[in-house]
Parts: sequence; C-alpha cells; structure tokens
Amino acid sequence: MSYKSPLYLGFDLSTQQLKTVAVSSTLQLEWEEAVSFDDDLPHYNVSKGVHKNTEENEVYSPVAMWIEALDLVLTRMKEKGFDFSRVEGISGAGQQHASVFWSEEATHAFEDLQKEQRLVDQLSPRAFAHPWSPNWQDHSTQTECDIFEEGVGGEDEMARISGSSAHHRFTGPQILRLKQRLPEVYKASKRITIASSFLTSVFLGKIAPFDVSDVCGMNLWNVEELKWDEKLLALAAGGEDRAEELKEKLGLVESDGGKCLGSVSKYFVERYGFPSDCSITLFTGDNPATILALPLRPLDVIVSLGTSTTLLMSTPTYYPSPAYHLFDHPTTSGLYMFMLCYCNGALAREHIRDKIQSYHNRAETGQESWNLFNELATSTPPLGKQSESDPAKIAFYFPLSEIVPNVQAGTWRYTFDGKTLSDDSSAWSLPDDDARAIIESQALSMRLRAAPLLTPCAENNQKSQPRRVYLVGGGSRNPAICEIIGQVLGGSEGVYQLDVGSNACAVGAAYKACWAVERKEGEKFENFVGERWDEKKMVKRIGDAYKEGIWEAYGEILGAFKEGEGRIIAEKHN
Ligand SMILES: Nc1ncnc2c1ncn2[C@@H]1O[C@H](COP(=O)(O)OP(=O)(O)O)[C@@H](O)[C@H]1O
Ligand SMILES: O=C(CO)[C@@H](O)[C@H](O)COP(=O)(O)O
Repeated sequence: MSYKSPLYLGFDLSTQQLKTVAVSSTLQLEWEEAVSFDDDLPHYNVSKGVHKNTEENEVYSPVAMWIEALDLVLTRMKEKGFDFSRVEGISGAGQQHASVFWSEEATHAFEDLQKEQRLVDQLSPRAFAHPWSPNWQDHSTQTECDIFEEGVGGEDEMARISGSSAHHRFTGPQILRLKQRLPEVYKASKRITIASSFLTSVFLGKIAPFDVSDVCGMNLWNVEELKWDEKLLALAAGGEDRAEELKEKLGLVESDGGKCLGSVSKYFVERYGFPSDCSITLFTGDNPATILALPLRPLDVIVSLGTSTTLLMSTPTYYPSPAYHLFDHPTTSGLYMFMLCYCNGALAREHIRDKIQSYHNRAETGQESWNLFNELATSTPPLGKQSESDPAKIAFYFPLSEIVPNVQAGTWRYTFDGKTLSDDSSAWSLPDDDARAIIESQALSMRLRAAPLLTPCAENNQKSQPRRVYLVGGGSRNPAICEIIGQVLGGSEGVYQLDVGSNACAVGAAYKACWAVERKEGEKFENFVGERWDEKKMVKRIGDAYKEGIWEAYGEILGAFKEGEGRIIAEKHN
C-alpha cells in the first residue's frame, strides 16, 4: 500500500459561511472549501447568515442550516476528489457565544445515523429542543445583563470573575432570557452547547465538552480559577436551587486544548471515507482559533476583519476590565487572550461603500465594488485634514447597536479644531469623506482600548504601540483598509497579511488538530507551530504601519474621540 501523507482539517462555522481548510504536517495549506449560507442555502431565507427580529433586538440562525452546510461542504470536497482517507485529525472553530439546545433524543439520533441520508434530515427533526441559535449580534438581553451585574456587585466584579462585563451576546444572559421566555424549551433541553462544541459533537456523534477558551464567552466561567462560577450559574438558572440543573445541562469543560476526544463518528467514515481512527480534537471559538494561526508574540496584535471586527493579543497577565475581554488561552495554560469585539465591522464598511457607489452611479460588483471606496480612503489625508489648520474629522458609524461602546444604532459626525469638539458637520464632504473616516474610527477605538496592554517597554522605544499588526479575515484583502488600520495602530515592526488571510481562523483550528495528533509529550503549541512555520511563505509584510508624525497625530485626537463616544453614551441615558 502506498504511503499517504496525513492531512488535518480545520472548520470555521462563522456568521456567514462554513469554511474548511486542510493542512499537511508541515502546516502547508492543501485545500480550501466554503459554503455561503445566503448564496448556497437560500431556502433558509437568511440575510448575511442570520434572521432578525428588530422589535426585540433579536438576531439568530437556524441550527438546521449549519448541519446542512456541513454535508454540503464535505460533498463538494468529495466531488472535487479530496482524499478523506488522509485525514488524521479534525478540529475547528465556531462563532462565539451561540447556544445550541439539544433534546433528550439527541443521543439516539446520533446512534441511528444512516450514511445514505443527510445529517439535516436525520438530526433536525429529533436532536434539538430549539431550532434557533442566538447570534453574537443579538442585543435582546439588557435586562438579563443588569441582573448578572447587580447579582455579583457591578461590572468590575463581573469582569474580574468572568473576564468580561455582562454582554448581550454572552451565553449566560442568553440562557436566562430563553429560560424566562420559553420555559418549556429550557426544560426540554437535555444539554446546552455553544457553536464550537456543537460542531465537535456532530463529528464525534455524541455531546462534546466545552473548550476552555470558548467557555469564557458565556459569563459563567471563572477565568482565573478555571471552573464554573456557582454564583453566575445561579443567576443564569434563575435561582441557587436551580444552578446544579444548569450545570448538568452544560456538562464538562476540557482544559487541554490538544486532547483527542475520540474518533470521528461512523457516519463520516461511511459517507465520506474518513479513516475510522481519525481523531477529533476540541473545537474552539473563532477568535481563539485565529490566534493559533501564527506564532504570536507579546505586543503583536491580530486584527480580524470578519463580519465582526476583533483585535486579539496574547498576554500572560490577567488584568481584567469591563472595557475588553480576557479569555483563557485555547492551548497554553498561563496565557490569556485579550479581545475587543465590534459588531459594526464589515457590514458597516459595506454600508458606506454602497452609499458611495450609489452617489457616484457606480455599479461594480464583487471585489471591484471596493475600488472607489479605496481610492477615496487613500486619497483623503489623515483625519480629513487637507491643511494643518483644518479641523480634524471624527465620526462614529454604528448601523447596528454597538458592543464597544454599548450604544444604540446611529451615525455621528464631528469636527475638532484642537480645542473644541463640534457636532457641526458642515465641513464634511459627503459621502466621500466617510470612506477614510470609518476605517480611522474603527482603528482609533481599538487603539484607545488596547493601550493598557501595550504598556511602554524599553524594547519598544517607550511607545505604547504594538510590534507587528497582523490583518486577517475577509476585509484583509483590502489594501486601503490595511494601510489605514496600520497607520492608526502604528505597529513598530510593520503591518502583515497572513497568506491564508480570510481563512486564518480555520487554519488556526487545523494547526490545533495537527498539534493534538503529532505533538511530543508536553510539547507546547507555540513551540510546535514555531518549528514548522515558514514565515517567508506564510506572511507578507505589506507596509511600515508606524509613520512618524501620522501615528502621533492620531494619538493627539484620542481625547476628542473619547469625548465624542461619551456624548453618544450620554444620549443613550437621556
Ligand atoms: N476586498 C474587500 N474589501 C473589504 N471587505 C471585504 C473585501 N472582501 C471581503 N470583504 C468583507 O469580508 C467579510 C467576510 O469576511 P469573513 O472573514 O469571511 O467573515 P466571517 O468569517 O465572519 O463569515 C464580508 O462581509 C466583506 O465585507
Ligand atoms: O462575538 C464575537 C466575539 O465575541 C464575534 O467575533 C463572533 O465570534 C463572530 O465572529 P465572525 O462571524 O465575525 O467570525
């Protein structure tokens, strides 16, 4: 029999797509495949992967759509000749926070799977107590978030325990809301997982534990002590006497990110030809998986430009604050993942792009639809200042209610003359000035909030700036967006694009699968990837990022930027 070199699959169940990649033992990318929920599964009638009930601020996705997407993506690979018999390990990532409610029947539904039929036809009618999964863009749980924060004594304490203040999208507040609104669904839910452990379960053919990093997106986990927090469980369950019941529905949390949980379920062996001993390793959240796509050093930042925009760092210090999130690291104990997450990322930029296109009667589609937006963004000077004496233009674009800061939808434009922030926007040339301003605004917000973790150190010339800025996700294909984010954040060693750009998260998950199977006893993920990673092939330096004068000019505006945000927050409270 001829030797077949092993492959490792990484899945990414994100908001708009299910993607998968295959990598070799040397971490070379060998296959990429994706299913778009809107385009490939139109019968679910989702838009950008979700349904919305705007009256209630609810955003949710059909669980059946995800399962159908899984068979579809594997079928496409099979039809194109992908050799599943080479796959020795599978891992993956899920959009964070999204809960899946399993019925009592789930175990039997897994046992009864027949290779001739699709998963969706066999699992959907039996395995779930609820057909929907709340999406991370959901904003329906303000009351529940208040209950959580009041219950522990405020947002600082909440952040100290769970690594984050109470957030609308986090699973604990979402479970409480579901329990109060749909008590019969809660009762019928034998088990509750999140998107990552949901997909792990489908591959394993039984309900999987949570991963130690993704569980931090629930407001239920004590991040430093690595255990469920009893007080938070009681808050989510609606009473101390009900906390145990919830704990049973949730089940275990696995702290070894490289643990093989078992072999792939026989359904996948028989239908697609996976080897029967193909190993399933815990899936994690899409953001934790993204930091596994490269050997990230302290003071390096990753900006993920997916549907959400996130800024990610790895840090050994547990320094919690309501201003950001800290998660346990997905592979390495003693490290934490720092994260900022914005709801208004790609969709807000698309919104401005579309306005500009329509104003100028342009009809380009696909990647070309960004041409005019990019021309305007790069030809506009920083902060829209044509001359030194011009006021700076600062704006906030939140077509959706935002997470950071927690405010309602809206657009606000200001000018700043160095002393006063004015809401007179007559100096703005619209819609053209919005192109650069939206990218600057998103990047200034990240710079403002990441500053405490980028504390000055001698190695870094005493400036509170990152070393490398890595850009990943769909938006990282866009040179104008990359250039401007780089200038605002000012990485001292430059701005980099990952070769696997929009698939970084799936690639990080595939590396995790490879590490889980091939690691030597005690070998850390960072060392494993560091040794096999070929920097020259895998990243491209695309610019200097730090530009003397420009980075400082953005720094001078941060006070006014914060004031602008403060005014928007104050409006919310009026
Ligand atoms: N050239 C481009 N310029 C700007 N944004 C882009 C470009 N190409 C793709 N995108 C954005 O990437 C987004 C999808 O990114 P992706 O990382 O695949 O998202 P997710 O993983 O959340 O589904 C789209 O919403 C689109 O706005
Ligand atoms: O809510 C968060 C992180 O807290 C989001 O980052 C989700 O994890 C969804 O990510 P994408 O679909 O944008 O990849």
